[in-house]
Amino acid sequence: MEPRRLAFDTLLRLEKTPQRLETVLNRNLAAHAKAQPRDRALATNLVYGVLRNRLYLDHLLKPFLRQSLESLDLPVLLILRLGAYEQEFLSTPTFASVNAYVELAKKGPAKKAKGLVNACLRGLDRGRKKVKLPNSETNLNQWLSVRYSHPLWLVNELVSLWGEQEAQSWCEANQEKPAPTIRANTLKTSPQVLTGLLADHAKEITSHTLDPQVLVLKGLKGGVMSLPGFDEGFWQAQDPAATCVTRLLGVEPGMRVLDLCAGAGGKSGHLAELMKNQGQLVCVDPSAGRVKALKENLARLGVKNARVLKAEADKLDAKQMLYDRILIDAPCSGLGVIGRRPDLRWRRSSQDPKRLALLQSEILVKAAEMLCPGGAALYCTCTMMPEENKEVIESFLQSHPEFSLEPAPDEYTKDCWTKDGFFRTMPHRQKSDAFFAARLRKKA
Ligand SMILES: C[S@@+](CC[C@H](N)C(=O)[O-])C[C@H]1O[C@@H](n2cnc3c(N)ncnc32)[C@H](O)[C@@H]1O
Repeated sequence: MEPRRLAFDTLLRLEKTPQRLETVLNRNLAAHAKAQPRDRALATNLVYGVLRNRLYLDHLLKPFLRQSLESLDLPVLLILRLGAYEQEFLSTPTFASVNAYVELAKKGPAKKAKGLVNACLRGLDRGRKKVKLPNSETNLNQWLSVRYSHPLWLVNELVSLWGEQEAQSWCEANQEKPAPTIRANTLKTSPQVLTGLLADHAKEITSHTLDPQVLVLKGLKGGVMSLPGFDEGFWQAQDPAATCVTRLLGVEPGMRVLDLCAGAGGKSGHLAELMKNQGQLVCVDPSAGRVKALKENLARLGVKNARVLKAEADKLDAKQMLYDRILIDAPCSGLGVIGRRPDLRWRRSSQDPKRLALLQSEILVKAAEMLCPGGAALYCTCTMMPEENKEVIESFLQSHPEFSLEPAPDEYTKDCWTKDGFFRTMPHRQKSDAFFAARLRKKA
């Protein structure tokens, strides 16, 4: 299939399903297994590029439309965004890309709008230099929002949280395509052996500063999932901030450990590794799809000490067993991973953090009941929103005086702890996802 059509189909499908971008794109690519690697790469670039620059592209397109952007049919809008992205960011000659998008419109999804697509994209080509961004002197937030394609409500939050400079650096970092990172699974291999195995597949492989077990892969020759060693369980695709929070929980072989929001098991596999497959690891998640993926992942990674429960953490019977360590990787707005998952910035609203905080607090309260005296819990999210982080912890500590915050800086994370005792990473500082974590100790 033509790469632009593949990109268009993926973007259209994404608008109609809550599924993750990665899942939808991979499914579409798999359905066109015969597509050339070059075409697959272009389709992937187009999808991520459009999502990462959506607001900026809309701003470029507006002056060349007679009607408002909002009144366009979705297929037409998607074709225009793709065309604008290709003109602005890729080296395809404009006449060729405009023709390609007019053809795409003609072949079905936007047949009646082929004239509009043609006029708008050609207008953009001729008039691009006249399009001005909002004035950064008089309205910095609006400028940041359009320049870095972040929703205005999010920019307003960031600026009020950290000030203009930090907010700008944060938005800027989200526009860079992050290098893929993988965790070497020491139940089966070592970072050194894995580096050797992958040497021919990347231009450069280095250890991440947050975690020597995490390899940063630059100049990959194909997609991460086509690297050798995945089926054998030698590695797990994972962000270094995610491996940090698991490590900071401080599990040891022989402990009873609960992973309350285990998802597909990114952190569960790491926990089992740190426990050297000894002791009991219980992994809980309510999603049938994730529980299936979790079981497959644990088997692939060679985990032998885990039990998987499909359940909601907040509804568990706390009397069943007490645990030495509990990881609460809470369901969250995910706004700290919008560099890697650019679709999320368009799928979230300013109401989400407050709404999610209720569930996060309930899960944390349940975890508190299931932790043994003297035990430690680690609450974490991949967002920077205070409602889901600091405020959840502060209100928990107020109602649970038997708990205290216990920061645990190690040699790799010593710069990641805030004055008030929280772990925090930022994409422009640590070159990682933005994670938040609070380590909590229960009185013995
Ligand atoms: C941040 S993700 C977990 C990611 C996972 N720990 C990993 O490292 O791959 C949050 C998870 O919480 C799960 N979840 C949602 N509601 C929940 C609940 N009431 N109890 C437990 N888990 C829940 C979601 O299904 C999702 O998998």
